[in-house]
Amino acid sequence: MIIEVKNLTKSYEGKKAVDDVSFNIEEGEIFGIIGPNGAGKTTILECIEGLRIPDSGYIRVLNFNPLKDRKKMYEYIGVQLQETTYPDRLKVWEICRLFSSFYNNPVPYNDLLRQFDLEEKKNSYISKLSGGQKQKLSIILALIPNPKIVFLDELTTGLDPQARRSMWGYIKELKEKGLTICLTTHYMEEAEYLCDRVAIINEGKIAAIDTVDKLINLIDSGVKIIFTCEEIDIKKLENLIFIKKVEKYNNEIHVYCENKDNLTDLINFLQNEGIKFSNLKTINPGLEDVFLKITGYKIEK
Ligand SMILES: Nc1ncnc2c1ncn2[C@@H]1O[C@H](COP(=O)(O)OP(=O)(O)OP(=O)(O)O)[C@@H](O)[C@H]1O
Repeated sequence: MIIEVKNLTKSYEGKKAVDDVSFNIEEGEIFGIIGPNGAGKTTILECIEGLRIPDSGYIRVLNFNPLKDRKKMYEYIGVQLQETTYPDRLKVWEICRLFSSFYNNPVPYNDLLRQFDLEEKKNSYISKLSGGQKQKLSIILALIPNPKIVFLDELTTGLDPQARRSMWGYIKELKEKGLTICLTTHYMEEAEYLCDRVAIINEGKIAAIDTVDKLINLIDSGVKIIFTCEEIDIKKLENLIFIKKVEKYNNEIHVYCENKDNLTDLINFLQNEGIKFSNLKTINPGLEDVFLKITGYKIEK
């Protein structure tokens, strides 16, 4: 394992923000710390990064103690903080050069600007960058030390869906290059797409930890099938043994079934009854459902 966290606890003004959290991160994986705002994600991450002092617990990053060996550890890790303000009067290449000067063997920043398609903004003032471009810059700066591990805190918050997806592509590329990535997010679809394993944090505690697939299988919430249809007797549908629940929104019918094999059962039923339907699609449960099941409430977007 490349990161080890045991019994991490941290309080602010007597209130526990992180409560007895333990997990390991393996080399080469994308590990997600996920949960709603205020769950304790940033506190966990920043204790690992040696930026906050835990009340108790044991943390090792590449066998370094983040508090005692911080200087050495920072030769091997890259950190992107949730809120970073850069001097507006600096140009992109100037801040890249500044960051490069902190390290013995920095990655040539021009390579990183190219890798993140930010080369054309090299001479722009940071203040002129879009939100997505600023986030790209923050990850580039985190990669300058040529780290083995990179920490990303809510990297895509505030980005529009397109910029967010494009950022996902860059993060996957980093994994392919062999980096270990530890990220926090409150976007469940982001965690589903990117993470090999996730820890769901709720009120400072780990509510669940596993691969995304295993967590989804665990909740066994069945499959939702949606179709449109002009005329249908909802009662008949509700009486079918494999159907758990039916909802009707104008012409759109939402059917909750036991499992994905019930799709064939449903289609057979509709055809036998001569019911005309269209736009049929199935929706598999995701991390959002896992979160709802485990914590009892929906995560706010
Ligand atoms: N420096 C601090 N002083 C006092 N309370 C704090 C401090 N930092 C965090 N907290 C509190 O600790 C709890 C956990 O905060 P934290 O920032 O770790 O959560 P988070 O899951 O990262 O949330 P977000 O996604 O909103 O950043 C929150 O209730 C927060 O208000």
